[in-house]
Amino acid sequence: MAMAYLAWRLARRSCPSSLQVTSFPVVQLHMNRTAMRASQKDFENSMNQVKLLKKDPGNEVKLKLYALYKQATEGPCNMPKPGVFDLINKAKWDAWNALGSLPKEAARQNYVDLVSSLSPSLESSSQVEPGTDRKSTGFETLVVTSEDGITKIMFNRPKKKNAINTEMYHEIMRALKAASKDDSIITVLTGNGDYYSSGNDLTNFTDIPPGGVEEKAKNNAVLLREFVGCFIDFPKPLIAVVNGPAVGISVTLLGLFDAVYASDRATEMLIFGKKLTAGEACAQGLVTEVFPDSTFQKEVWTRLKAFAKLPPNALRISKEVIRKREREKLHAVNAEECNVLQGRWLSDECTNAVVNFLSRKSKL
Ligand SMILES: CCCCCCCCCC/C=C/CC(=O)SCCNC(=O)CCNC(=O)[C@H](O)C(C)(C)COP(=O)(O)OP(=O)(O)OC[C@H]1O[C@@H](n2cnc3c(N)ncnc32)[C@H](O)[C@@H]1OP(=O)(O)O
Repeated sequence: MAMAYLAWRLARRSCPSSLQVTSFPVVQLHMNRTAMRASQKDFENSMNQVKLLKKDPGNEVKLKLYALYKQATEGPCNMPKPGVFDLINKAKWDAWNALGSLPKEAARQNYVDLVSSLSPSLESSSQVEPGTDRKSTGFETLVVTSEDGITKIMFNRPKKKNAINTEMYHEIMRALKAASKDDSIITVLTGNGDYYSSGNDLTNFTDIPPGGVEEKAKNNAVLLREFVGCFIDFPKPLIAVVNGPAVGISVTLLGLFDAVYASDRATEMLIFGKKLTAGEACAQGLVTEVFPDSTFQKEVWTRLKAFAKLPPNALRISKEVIRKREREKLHAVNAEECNVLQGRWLSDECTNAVVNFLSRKSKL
């Protein structure tokens, strides 16, 4: 582990020091390309590109890069062989020595070719938001991606203001369970489009099963308890990137996140029928920090990427220590709330509110 890290650090210095030991397929492949000769400028550009590599290309490639760099700048290896216990320097020496009498120009060309073959790992540093790398399939209402140590769960019903329908409740639970076990360091929830989420999809209340409304309310209460329970028990740092207005359950859930970053466009955090600006929600402790909408995504994702480089075990353990003290209480409150809600869903007040919304007689 330490060796891999050291090799990587070395690789990211002046030229990636790589080592390759005996075989050198990439080098051999390009040795035949006599027509092409990389200039000193190409070589320097490639060295700079290596420093921008987003992903560790692996020890074998790093050793190759190291060997080619040394060969291109110093010529054949004439250093004394390091001792058998000096593992890293011996691996590097072996890689360099394996190049034999390869001319400097050929080594320079092979270095440039090797770096260019790594181009999928090279990304513009201005791209701060995790992209579609390792996109999870099988979700209808979410886009789930994992990159840079961050699993991003994005509500993806923008035309419905990311209202949470029954399918989305189930998919969020599934995505959280997967994220808790994947190799990401932090997990982020956010919304696609202009809303973070308009809360529970009010059409959830309209589909009445044969067992009638009582059975529907009971089933919903069981599911809601399980849904909120997933947030209470989530083991890694959980962060909400509130990209726009948030309503109803999407607001009340925020209390279970470890950090909540809101755009100052999130001006309609509706709780108890009252609109709260993101700034007011921050003053009340519901939001961690508010950012100007124009720089929101850039600033927040830069920060999250830095968080994702923190030691994962320390993060998990810190969260566990904090959450442990309150977990039982949170589950008890959740159970009680779901019981109360089960009754409220059968009330005339609830029916009227849903009917009013669906018939567009009133809007919040
Ligand atoms: C685990 C399984 C559990 C099952 C279910 C359990 C139930 C749990 C409930 C827990 C408690 C929840 C509290 C809540 O969250 S209650 C819901 C609170 N939210 C609302 O009341 C918001 C209602 N929406 C609005 O007021 C407005 O739409 C808006 C968000 C202010 C936006 O207004 P705007 O004029 O900009 O846009 P439109 O109204 O035209 O909306 C565009 C389309 O989106 C549809 N939409 C928006 N929000 C919802 C919603 N919450 N439910 C259903 N549909 C929604 C809207 O109808 C438009 O659709 P259309 O284009 O097809 O007409």
